[in-house]
Amino acid sequence: MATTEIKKEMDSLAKVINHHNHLYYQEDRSEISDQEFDQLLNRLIGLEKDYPEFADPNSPTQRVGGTVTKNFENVVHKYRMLSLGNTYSEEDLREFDQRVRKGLEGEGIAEELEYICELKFDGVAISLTYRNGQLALATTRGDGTRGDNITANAKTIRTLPLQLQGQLPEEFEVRGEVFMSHKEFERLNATLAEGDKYANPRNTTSGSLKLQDSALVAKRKLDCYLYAVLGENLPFTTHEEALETIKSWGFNVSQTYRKCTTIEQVLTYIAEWEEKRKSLPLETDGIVIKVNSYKQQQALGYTAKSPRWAIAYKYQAEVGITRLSSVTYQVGRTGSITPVANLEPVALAGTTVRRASLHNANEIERLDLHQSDMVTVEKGGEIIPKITGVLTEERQEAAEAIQFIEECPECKTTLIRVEGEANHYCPNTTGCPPQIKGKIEHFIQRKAMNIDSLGERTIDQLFQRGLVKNVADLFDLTIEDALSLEGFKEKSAQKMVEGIKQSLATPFEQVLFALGIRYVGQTVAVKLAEHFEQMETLRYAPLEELEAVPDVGKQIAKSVVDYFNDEKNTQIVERLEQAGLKMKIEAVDLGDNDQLGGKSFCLSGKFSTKKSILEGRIKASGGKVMSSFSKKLDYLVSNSEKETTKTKKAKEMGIAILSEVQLEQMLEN
Ligand SMILES: NC(=O)c1ccc[n+]([C@@H]2O[C@H](COP(=O)([O-])OP(=O)(O)OC[C@H]3O[C@@H](n4cnc5c(N)ncnc54)[C@H](O)[C@@H]3O)[C@@H](O)[C@H]2O)c1
Ligand SMILES: [Zn+2]
Repeated sequence: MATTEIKKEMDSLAKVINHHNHLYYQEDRSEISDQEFDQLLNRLIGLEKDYPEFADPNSPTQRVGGTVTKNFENVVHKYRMLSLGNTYSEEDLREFDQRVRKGLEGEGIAEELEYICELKFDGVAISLTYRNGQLALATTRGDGTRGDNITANAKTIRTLPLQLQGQLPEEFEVRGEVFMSHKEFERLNATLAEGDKYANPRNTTSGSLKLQDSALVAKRKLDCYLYAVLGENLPFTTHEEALETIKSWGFNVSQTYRKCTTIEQVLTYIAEWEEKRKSLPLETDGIVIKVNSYKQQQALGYTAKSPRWAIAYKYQAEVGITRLSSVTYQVGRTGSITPVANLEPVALAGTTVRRASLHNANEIERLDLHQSDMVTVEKGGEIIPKITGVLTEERQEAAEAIQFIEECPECKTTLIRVEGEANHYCPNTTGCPPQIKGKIEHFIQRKAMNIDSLGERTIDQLFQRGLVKNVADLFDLTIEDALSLEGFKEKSAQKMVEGIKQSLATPFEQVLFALGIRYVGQTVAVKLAEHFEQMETLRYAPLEELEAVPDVGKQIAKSVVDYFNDEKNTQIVERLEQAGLKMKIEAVDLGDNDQLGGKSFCLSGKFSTKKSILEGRIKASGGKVMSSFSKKLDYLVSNSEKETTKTKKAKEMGIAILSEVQLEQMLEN
C-alpha cells in the first residue's frame, strides 16, 4: 500500500472509531458489536505501531473513550481513571505474561509473580471518594482525567455504604462498576413501549446514571461491585489484600476472583468462567487479569491509556446459525422504517432468539440478504441480536434477494428516501397510525410535556375512538371524553384532564422538543430556543440562519424548515398556542438579584473558570446567556487578545466585548 493510502486509512479509522465512541459513551447506543469495535481499534493500533510517523497524538488509541457531560459538575480525578488493554486471544495473553515478566526482571522483582483474575463486569466505571468514613464524592470516568460528579445518583445504589465503620484511612478512593442485573433490566424494559426499550443493561446503567433526577435513578435499582482502592498510605501491599479489606469495610466485592501464579492457571480460570458466567445475575464480557503486588504494578507503570500491569480478556460474542423466515417492517414515530428479520428460533447466550434488527436498507444490501437465507446471528451483550453474515453456499437456487418495501406497511403511502440518508420514511406524518400514536407518546413523555396522567394504553384508546388525532387534540379533551374510555371513573378522568392542564407550565424549549420535529432532540431544542427565543421567529427562520445555530447542521436545519412548511404542522402549533402552551422562552427570573438587569452574554473561547460555572453565575445574577450571536446580544465575553471571527463580528455589529476579568467585576458589583 502506498504510504498516502495508509495515512488515509488511519485517518478514516480514527474518524469511524470516534463516531462509535461518541454513540457508545454519549448516546448509550452502538451500531456495531464490541468485537467489531475492538477490531477497528486494534487495526489502528497496529498501523500506528508500523507507521509511527503518521500517528496522531490525539488518536483514539491514546485516549480513554468517554467524555464529561454538561449536565453535571465536572471534577478532575485525583488519580486518572484509565481503560484496559484488551484481547480475544490466548496468544496475546501469553505475550502479556511474557512482557510482564520481562518488565519485572529488569527491576529485579520478577520472582513470585502473582495474578488476580476477576470477572469483567459490563457496566459503567465509577470512582467513590470517602472522607472520614463518609461517601464524599462519586464520579464517572469521563475522559479519564475529568468525570461527572454523580454523587446524588450514586447514593441511590443500595449496596453502596454511605458511612463506613472501623479503622480507615482518612481519605481514599474505591473504584468499581455500576451495573444493572438481568432481572432488573427485564423488569424495567417490560414497563417501556416497544420503541423505547433499552438495548442492553450496560446502556441502561449508563443512561440511568446520567439522569438529572435522583429519585428516578433510585427506581432503577442499580448495583455496584468494587474492585480497586487508591490513596496514600493504604494499609495493604497487594490487590488481593485490598479486595479483602474493602470487603471488611462494607463494600460489595464479587467473590469470583482467584489468585493465579502461572498463565496456565489464568487460562483455566478463563475456561471455567466461559459458561459459568452466564448464570451470574449480571452481564460480564470477559475477565481482567491484574498483577497482584502493588510494588510490581508500580514498576510496570502505565501507557497513555491503560496500566501495563493488567489486561482484559474478552469472550467471543456468541454466534448462532439459523434460517431467515421473513423480513417485516416497523414504523417509528417520525415515520422511519426499520426492517426486522424474523428468524427460526435459535438458542443463543441463554435465550431463544427469534428476531434481529436489520437497521436499514443498506444493511440488507450489505448482507446481500435473500429469502430463506441461512444467517449467522450474534449477541454480544446486546439484547437485540444482529445478523452478522449470510452462508451464501447454503442459499436455495430460486431464492430472491430481499427487496425493501415501497409502501408503508401501516398506511400504504409510498415511502421516500432522502439523498444521503440510510432510512426510508413514510411521509404521511399526520395520517399514519403508528406515527400519530408515536408522536403523542413522545409529546407526553417526561422530558417533553411530562403528562404522566396519560399512558400508552390510554393513548391507544383515545386514538381508536377518534378522540385524539394529534397532540393538539389532547388539550380539547373533556372529563366526559375521559369517562367514555374503558376503566375510567370520575376521579381518574378528572386526574387525566388535570394532568394535561398542568403541562401548560412546560418551558418553551421542552415544548419545542415535544413537537417531535425530526432530528430535534433535547439539546438541539435548547439551542434553537436560546437562539430564536420564540416560536414565531423560529417558524419563519431561513435555512441559513438555522444552520448558523451551534449544534444545528444542514440536516437538522432542513428538517425544521420542512416541518414548518407543512401546513398541518403549523395548524397544530397554532392550536397549541391557543391552548396556552409556552411559545417563547421565559423572561429571566430576576428574583432578588438583578445585577445584570437582563442583559445578554455570549461566552467565547477559553476561561480560567469553567464556562458552565460562569454561565450559571450570569443567570443567577439576572443575566441571560446566549450561545450564539443575534442582534439582541449585549456582550461578547472573550479573553482572546487577537482578533477572532467572533470578536470581529461583535465589533461590526456594535456589540460590547468584555474580558473575563471585566465580567467578574460586573458579577461582583
Ligand atoms: N460497540 C461500540 O460501538 C463500542 C464503542 C466504544 C467502545 N466499545 C466497547 O467499550 C470498551 C472500551 O471501553 P473501555 O475503554 O471502557 O475499556 P473496557 O471497558 O474494555 O475496560 C475498562 C473498564 O473495564 C471495567 N471493568 C469491569 N470489570 C472490571 C474489573 N474487575 N477490574 C477493572 N476494571 C473492570 C472498568 O469500568 C474499566 O473502566 C470495549 O470493550 C469496546 O468494545 C464499544
Ligand atoms: Zn405510513
